[in-house]
Amino acid sequence: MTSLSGIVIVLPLILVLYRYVVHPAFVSPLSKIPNAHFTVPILPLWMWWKRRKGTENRTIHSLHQRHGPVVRVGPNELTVNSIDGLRTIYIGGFVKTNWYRNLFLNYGTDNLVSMVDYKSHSVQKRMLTNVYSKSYLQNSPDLKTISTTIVIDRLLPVLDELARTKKVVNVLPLGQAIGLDFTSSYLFGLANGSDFVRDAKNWELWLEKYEVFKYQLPKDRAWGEIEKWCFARCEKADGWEDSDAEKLSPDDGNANTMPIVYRHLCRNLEKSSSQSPQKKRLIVASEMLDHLVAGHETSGITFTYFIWQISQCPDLQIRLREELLGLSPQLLFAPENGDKKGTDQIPAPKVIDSLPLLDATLRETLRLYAAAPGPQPRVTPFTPTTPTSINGYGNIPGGVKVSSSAYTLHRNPEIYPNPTEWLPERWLEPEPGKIENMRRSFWAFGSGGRMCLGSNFALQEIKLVLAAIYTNFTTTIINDEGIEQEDSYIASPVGRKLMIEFCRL
Ligand code: HEM
Repeated sequence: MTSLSGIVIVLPLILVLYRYVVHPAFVSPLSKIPNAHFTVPILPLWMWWKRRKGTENRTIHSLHQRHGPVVRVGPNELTVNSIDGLRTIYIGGFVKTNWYRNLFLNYGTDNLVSMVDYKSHSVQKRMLTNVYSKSYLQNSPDLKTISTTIVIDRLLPVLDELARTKKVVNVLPLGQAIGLDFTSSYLFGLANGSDFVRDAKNWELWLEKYEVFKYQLPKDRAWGEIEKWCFARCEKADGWEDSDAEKLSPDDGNANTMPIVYRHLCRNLEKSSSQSPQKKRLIVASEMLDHLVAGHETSGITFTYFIWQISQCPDLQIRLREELLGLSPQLLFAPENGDKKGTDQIPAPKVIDSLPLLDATLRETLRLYAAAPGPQPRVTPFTPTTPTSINGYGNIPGGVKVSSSAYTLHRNPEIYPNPTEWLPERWLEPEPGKIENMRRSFWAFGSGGRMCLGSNFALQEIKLVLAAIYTNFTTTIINDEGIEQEDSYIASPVGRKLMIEFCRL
């Protein structure tokens, strides 16, 4: 009797010990992978603590420097940073973790960023890919009108006024306003989009609300001010009739454009989805808000670090201007030509896109200051016949969390020599045989089926804006206190500011 009750107590203990200590630490295929810390095979606390302290990106980077391309950071979690890893995980289409759904759901409804399920995601992404493709964006008359209005009619006069009055400006919120004005106008039509570039006061109020929204859980922010703001714009865009297209006259100074993305998604949902009309409205609204959120902060961060770096290199500003003056038409701002309206004031996006120095400086900014530098988590699939293998570590079971991060990929010294230095030249004159791997490791927009939907849109917008700025102005840093980047998923400057003086050329 005594020995039987002994067995009843000891056997489960042995099984628990084997399941939670011996197997993960010594038997599992993951036990062959270097550990971040001696506790990680049995406890997830070590990495959890780094995340809580806000040092996740830097910790992961130093782990890879010490242990190589694959490191175990929890009983069931790996960090992977290599071209092989990107191919396997992201091109291989491993699904997202629930982390995305827990953070990015809008109106209690899924969108492209939050979706975990592979099939629903690819159906919805296909509905939008066309209007975000490079060729569509480069040839869209609507986007041309939007670009001319925002850059020529709004931004350049604002900057000119700042330059004339020698007023210093914080370029982070200004860059975010540019991002939101561009994105909202493309989603909902110019008349329904925001005009925060010219309305700094209301922009400040919007950003205050957004700072709250950003840290709330989806259930707490549902139908709060930001969600209502976006929904109101959806309702306005709903009023768009096809016959309105005939009334578009970009040359009369009151340009409007079609609600391109809104209309496109509504139509595609009408054709292919059996959901109720109310549900479809929520799907569209959730998707629109997703683009607004994804587009404005990232663009603002990119503008800020570009301006910060190039402001420290007056020679580079001169070289960039020389390149920009070769554009036709030139983006020269001439307030005396205030009556000159129309979309013939900006060069073709394709031509701006092919400027080598502008491209190299922007790419280098996105490398060293990726706006979304943190881990992008995915889960290994349950495929017993072909278990996952990454960088020589085989038999990785299904259900393991695996992530890569731009922060680390972009700091690999074998691929980007002197990785912590901002060197646009590396893209212009790459070391022989290096450019392929530099491009493959460039991960500012992710890769594979979940790659950024708006990457072409963002690049087209940012290049045009920078071209317009550096054709007409030089920039000087007045105060860059707190410019170091946060250690977070979307990483703004810690001090949330970069104070710049614009000077007319
Ligand atoms: C500099 C600007 C931008 C940067 C650095 C950026 C970066 C990223 C990154 C890294 C991802 C991948 C996340 C992952 O793998 O899980 C992503 C996804 C996404 N981005 Fe962007 N983004 C930018 C601008 C935009 C803009 C302007 C839009 C829309 C207008 C946009 C819409 C999206 C969407 C919808 C996704 C989710 C795609 C999917 O899961 O299929 N982004 N972005």
